[in-house]
Amino acid sequence: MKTNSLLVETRALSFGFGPRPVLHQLDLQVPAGSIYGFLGPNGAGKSTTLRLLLGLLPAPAGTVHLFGHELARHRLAALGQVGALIEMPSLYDHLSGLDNLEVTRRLRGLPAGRTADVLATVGLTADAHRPAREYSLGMRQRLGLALALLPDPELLILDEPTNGLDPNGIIEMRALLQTLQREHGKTILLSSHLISEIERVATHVGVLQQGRLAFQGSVAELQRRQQGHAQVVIDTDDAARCQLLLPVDLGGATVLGPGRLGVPYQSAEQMAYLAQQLVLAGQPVYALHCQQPTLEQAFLHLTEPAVA
Ligand SMILES: Nc1ncnc2c1ncn2[C@@H]1O[C@H](COP(=O)(O)OP(=O)(O)OP(=O)(O)O)[C@@H](O)[C@H]1O
Repeated sequence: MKTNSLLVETRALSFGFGPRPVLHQLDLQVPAGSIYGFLGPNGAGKSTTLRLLLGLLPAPAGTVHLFGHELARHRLAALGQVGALIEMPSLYDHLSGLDNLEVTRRLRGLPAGRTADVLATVGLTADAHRPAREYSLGMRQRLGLALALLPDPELLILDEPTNGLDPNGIIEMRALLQTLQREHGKTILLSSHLISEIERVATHVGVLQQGRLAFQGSVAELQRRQQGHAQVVIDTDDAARCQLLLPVDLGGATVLGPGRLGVPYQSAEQMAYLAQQLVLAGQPVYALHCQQPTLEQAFLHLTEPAVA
């Protein structure tokens, strides 16, 4: 497979529940080998999109291609290499983790060795013989992932896989996703409403805002896009006083704390001029640096409701 090929590609994908539009003209592009973080606030339409990709909702407007196959016309070919975890996995609580997997493996006619393989992959070998009802939420999610991995799909589609997990469970899931991408060569499309969960694992990001793609690209591109929002942070004695002293053409200063002032970054010369002006006015400058917005700020900026 070409390294730059797209495993998921939608064109002008639009969808509504009844008369209510939910998704507008989405052009999603998930590159092979990526961990694509599909981000958006609650209700933005992430789950709806993922369901459409799996053919679980009535046919939408626009097209969905998976592995180059159009879903509406070649459903089996399109979905043949896709594993998914969309809601809480439906498990047989009275059966062990191993037997839960065995039921599905036999139904699908998969080789006997797959069960042990996927149990090892998701780190459940030691708990394989315990009934699923004794599993923690994190273990249930990992067992759900093991079920999705049984046929060894190339692409995993996961809807909020860390939802409801405790911090340990989140760390384990994050590590597992990275292992699946790096060591098993999987491409992973996962949704989340939390940038903090995505930023450590994702290589690519799509940001959905009220059913529209507000951004799509690599994580590095998202950060670059936000450089216009960098600010100069100045540590001084009396930030409120300094705010009044600074010439307005330096950009509106904001008081970040009693001794900390923020000014929208313009240039290196502006930074030098800021320091000079404060010192000339008799104010101490203990530190002055340019602060790039965090990915979290970038995400919040993209998902702020538009001001009418
Ligand atoms: N079966 C349905 N019938 C009618 N409206 C629905 C249905 N499912 C979802 N919606 C609506 O579609 C919109 C998008 O929902 P969706 O679940 O896709 O959002 P989301 O981004 O996944 O958010 P969340 O993280 O809260 O699940 C919401 O306004 C939701 O109320």
